Amino acid sequence: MGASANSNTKIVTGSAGYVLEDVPHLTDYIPDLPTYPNPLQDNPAYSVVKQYFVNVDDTVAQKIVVHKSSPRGIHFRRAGPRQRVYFESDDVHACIVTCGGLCPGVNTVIREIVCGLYHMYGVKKVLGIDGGYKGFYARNTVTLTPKTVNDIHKRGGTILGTSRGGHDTSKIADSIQDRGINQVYIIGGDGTQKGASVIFEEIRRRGLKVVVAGIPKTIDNDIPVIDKSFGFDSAVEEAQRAINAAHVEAGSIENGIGVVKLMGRYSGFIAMHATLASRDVDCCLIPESPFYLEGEGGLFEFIEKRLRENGHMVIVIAEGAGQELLSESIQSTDKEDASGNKLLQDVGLWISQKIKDYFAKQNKMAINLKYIDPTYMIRAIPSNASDNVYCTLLAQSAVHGAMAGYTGFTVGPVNGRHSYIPFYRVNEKRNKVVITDRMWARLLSSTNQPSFLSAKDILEDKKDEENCTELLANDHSSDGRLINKESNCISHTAL
Ligand SMILES: Nc1ncnc2c1ncn2[C@@H]1O[C@H](COP(=O)(O)OP(=O)(O)OP(=O)(O)O)[C@@H](O)[C@H]1O
Ligand SMILES: O=P(O)(O)OC[C@H]1O[C@](O)(CO)[C@@H](O)[C@@H]1O
Ligand SMILES: [Mg+2]
Repeated sequence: MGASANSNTKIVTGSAGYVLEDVPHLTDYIPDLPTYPNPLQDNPAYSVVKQYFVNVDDTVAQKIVVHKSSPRGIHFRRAGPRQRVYFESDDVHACIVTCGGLCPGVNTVIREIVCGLYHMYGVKKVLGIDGGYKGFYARNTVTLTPKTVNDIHKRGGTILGTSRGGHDTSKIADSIQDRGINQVYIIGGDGTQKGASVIFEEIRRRGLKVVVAGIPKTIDNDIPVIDKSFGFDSAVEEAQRAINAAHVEAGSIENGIGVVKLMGRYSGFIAMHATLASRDVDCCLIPESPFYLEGEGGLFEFIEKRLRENGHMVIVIAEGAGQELLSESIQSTDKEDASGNKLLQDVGLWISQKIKDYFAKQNKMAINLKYIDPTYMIRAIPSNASDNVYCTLLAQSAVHGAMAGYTGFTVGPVNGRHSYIPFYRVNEKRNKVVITDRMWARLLSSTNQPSFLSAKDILEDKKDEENCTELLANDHSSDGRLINKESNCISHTAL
């Protein structure tokens, strides 16, 4: 197992520092493939649309805030239907697989891939792979039709089942080849996209006319480059219910403290956005912002102050926050799940106990703490209306890209425009909350919690940020791959 670096990056440069980081195409390794007119041109729903087909040269800028003299920077190929396609409808044999943890909207993406293939391109053969990557070689498949997927967007989870681990590249490629599959749609998070990249490399090595398209799924919103991942809004909305409950509980009793644990293994986006949306949260703790408990400027001091001022408070904590503190006080187990992700200790339980112990020992005030853990509840729901629309665009963009012969790509919005992004771009790092960014400052000014940063920390973080902002300058590495220094520090002010 292990994602290999994409060896054949396609970089196109233009004047004024324009750079296109293109995605692979079937014709890169299978020359002289025939093309066909896009069946959409005869579709009554689309024939009235002025300029329905995307211009072949359309690209989307990664950086939209630019200065007079700055280079134009990296661009990605714009997603959407092309005038010519590389598959005849009757020849397409597509499959869909879902991997990793659940996320609101997975069923909507499945539905819209199936319906998009059927209704836009007249494709009738779509298979569902049961139970994630291992399903390719260890399970039966399910036939998917618009009828069988008609209502699935109203349900949480994934009708195909999912799993962690079990990525055996050659067995998966054998299964694709043996079944005669020629379009593979892979829905999943960072691990899944790495797996998709390796499958694509193997398919290309075998010279198969098979397209591999990734649809990024992660409730943690930790996939880089794209504006935001689907299901994130739904999860943040659902988290409000838990925060409301914590607030009601805490507010109804003397010195009430509500602690809510939310998902976010390495990235605290759900906690940050749920806090900002709610305005009932007094303190939000995320993995990117280390905190400490005791002494001046510490969490205990803040809790005490808030209880004296308001009589109650709500703390939101992301599951990956404070893990370093936890491993100091509880023996770390270093256990991993089947995909190799570290299994985290329950920080919500731990911090609740620590707070209780502190107030009991100090004998300062009697507190009433209620711990709410809605982690799985926020990701097991169906997607909300706006996520449903977003999922539809993602699915349709993936289908258009596959029909047009693009492969080895992840689809997603970049500055609001759906784009085809090469796998290596989404696999090279993880999207994180930048705590010296304006969004985190907004949160701090809304909660008035301590930043837990020393002056030295702030200086160091600012320096990192400055390095990042210089960056409109892009370099090429010795292997010809473009390095965008800026993308080492993705921030999500735009979110
Ligand atoms: N580096 C890798 N190379 C190949 N396959 C991988 C790699 N990392 C993970 N996978 C496979 O991808 C699948 C999903 O990975 P993982 O369980 O980490 O979830 P994920 O896609 O990151 O989703 P999430 O983190 O949002 O739950 C698993 O089947 C795993 O074996
Ligand atoms: O318990 P599971 O299914 O492995 O999933 C838990 C993990 O999944 C995630 O939601 C990512 O999908 C993380 O936030 C969380 O740690
Ligand atoms: Mg992951």
